[in-house]
Amino acid sequence: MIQRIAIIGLGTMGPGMAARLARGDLQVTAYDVAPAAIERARAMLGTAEGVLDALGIAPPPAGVGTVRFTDDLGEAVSGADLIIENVPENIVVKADVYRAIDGLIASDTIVASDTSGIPITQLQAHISHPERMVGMHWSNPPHIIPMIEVIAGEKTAPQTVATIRDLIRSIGLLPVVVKKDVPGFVENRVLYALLREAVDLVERGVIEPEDLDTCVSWGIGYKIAVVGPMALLDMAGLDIYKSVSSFLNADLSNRDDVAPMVLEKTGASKLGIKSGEGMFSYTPEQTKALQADRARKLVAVRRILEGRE
Ligand SMILES: NC(=O)C1=CN([C@@H]2O[C@H](COP(=O)(O)OP(=O)(O)OC[C@H]3O[C@@H](n4cnc5c(N)ncnc54)[C@H](O)[C@@H]3O)[C@@H](O)[C@H]2O)C=CC1
Ligand SMILES: Cc1ncc(C=O)c(C(=O)O)c1O
Repeated sequence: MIQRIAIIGLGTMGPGMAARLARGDLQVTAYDVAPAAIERARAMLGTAEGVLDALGIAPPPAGVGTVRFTDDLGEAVSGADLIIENVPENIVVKADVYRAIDGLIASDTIVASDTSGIPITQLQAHISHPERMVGMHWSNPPHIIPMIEVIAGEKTAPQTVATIRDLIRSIGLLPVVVKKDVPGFVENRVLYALLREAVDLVERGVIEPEDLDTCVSWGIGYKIAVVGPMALLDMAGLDIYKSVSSFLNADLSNRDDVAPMVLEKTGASKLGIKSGEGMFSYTPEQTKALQADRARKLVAVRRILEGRE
């Protein structure tokens, strides 16, 4: 049974994840190699807890668990039943973490990666007892989005998958077990198909970035939150999909490298909200207001989708 969890890496994903797991009466230790990231995460915890309150996620009868921050890796993983690795999407960085914890943890401690899409089979080549490694892919913001993908690599034991699926379920979240260890799993394969086309349309001057967002959010996003893609095919009619896809599929972007617009912006350190500029520009005040507004709307939509309003 999982009771103690260590989160390694406290950037965009770590703090919300820590808050959500603690709300499930789990004891969380949170570690980052960068002291500044630990301080930022500590500050973000209270905000995430406020959002969880607004979502109406009541603590279990036993109460809310703890989140303890540490700058000592050994202390972070000591006695953990589960480690969630949350460091940058780079197999070298992730493998370094697995090597660093390998001698510090028991052979049956489960090691989960929040990788966005590196196959688990590749990751588990860098840890002893690969049967206890599993993909546990959260979606951003992790304290608000309830779905978590669970992915087995070639060497993952079925019991490891079952333990993580049951843990997710036990704290009121929605596990989806992905049946094959394909790059990007399912959520990001679908998202990146959409993003490839969206970036291509903006890059080719078909539409302005703001209008692209209006078109997708109101035309597709709002609807797809209620009617998933498979159900949407039935709502539209498979005959319509057959006719449109017979001429449209061949015209969609099939770019197999990173779009020049993205390379140009990342090369100029325009990374989005985290650097103040990306596709759009953000002052610190705008960022704060935007994040609060998005959290408020996501909470309201989720309550309605769950039939609680
Ligand atoms: N940003 C997103 O929307 C999502 C990201 N992910 C995945 O989650 C993982 C983390 O992503 P983010 O939080 O966005 O990254 P991030 O870049 O915001 O944060 C990564 C953190 O890891 C820390 N770190 C780097 N090396 C470390 C080490 N050796 N030991 C401990 N900490 C270390 C960094 O100091 C940083 O605070 C990635 O694999 C990413 O693909 C998954 C779902 C959504
Ligand atoms: C652009 C992008 N890439 C990866 C992920 C998750 O792995 C997300 C997300 O969760 O929102 C994303 O937006």
